[in-house]
Amino acid sequence: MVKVKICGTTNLPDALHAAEAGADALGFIFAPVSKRRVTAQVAREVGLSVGPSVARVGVFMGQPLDEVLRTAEAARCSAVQLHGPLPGVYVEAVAAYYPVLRVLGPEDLRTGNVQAVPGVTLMLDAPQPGSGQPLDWSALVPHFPPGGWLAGGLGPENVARAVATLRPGGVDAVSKLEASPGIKNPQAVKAFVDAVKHA
Ligand SMILES: O=C(O)c1ccccc1N[C@@H]1O[C@H](COP(=O)(O)O)[C@@H](O)[C@H]1O
Repeated sequence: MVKVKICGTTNLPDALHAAEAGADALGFIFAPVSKRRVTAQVAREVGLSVGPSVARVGVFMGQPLDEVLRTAEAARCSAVQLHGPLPGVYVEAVAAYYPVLRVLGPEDLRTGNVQAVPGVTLMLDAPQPGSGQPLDWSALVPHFPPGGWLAGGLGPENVARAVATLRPGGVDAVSKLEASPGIKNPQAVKAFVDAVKHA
């Protein structure tokens, strides 16, 4: 079954609704550039409210290793998502403590700039994460990593086709599930989860 992560979660009602809709994971964004950024305290309070069956993924971009580990611990994250160019030892250090979603772009796949690391799952995303830009799924078919996750411009209208094309281990979305930045559209969230679970 394809896992579903609802990212950019900022508040309790959205978290509870996503969990009730069947989401497998919630994403809490700590990247400074994000308009959906939350504090570790908010992420902890909201994330723990949905119970242990829903993964709590801390999303980081361009932050020092000690900040990632301190924030993930304070927020009680159960997994960590890492964006941006990073040394392998940085990713391996985080993977020593948390399951890691390591975000790559299509170019990384084409150049073969991908190392398999225990505890690290690859996720393909657009160059501008959180911008609603879909990837060219057909072009990814030859290189898509088995069990890899897919993000980038996914929503209720297109996720079934993306799943059929790439058979990802999981999918992740934010922009097309929002009423406004950081605030979810509950109908879109439910439709997205249903489209994946019934794909
Ligand atoms: O959403 C953001 O603001 C964000 C900022 C910095 C790093 C990651 C961010 N979100 C990630 O973007 C993709 C999906 O984006 P979209 O559905 O195309 O809008 C997902 O991996 C989020 O975790």
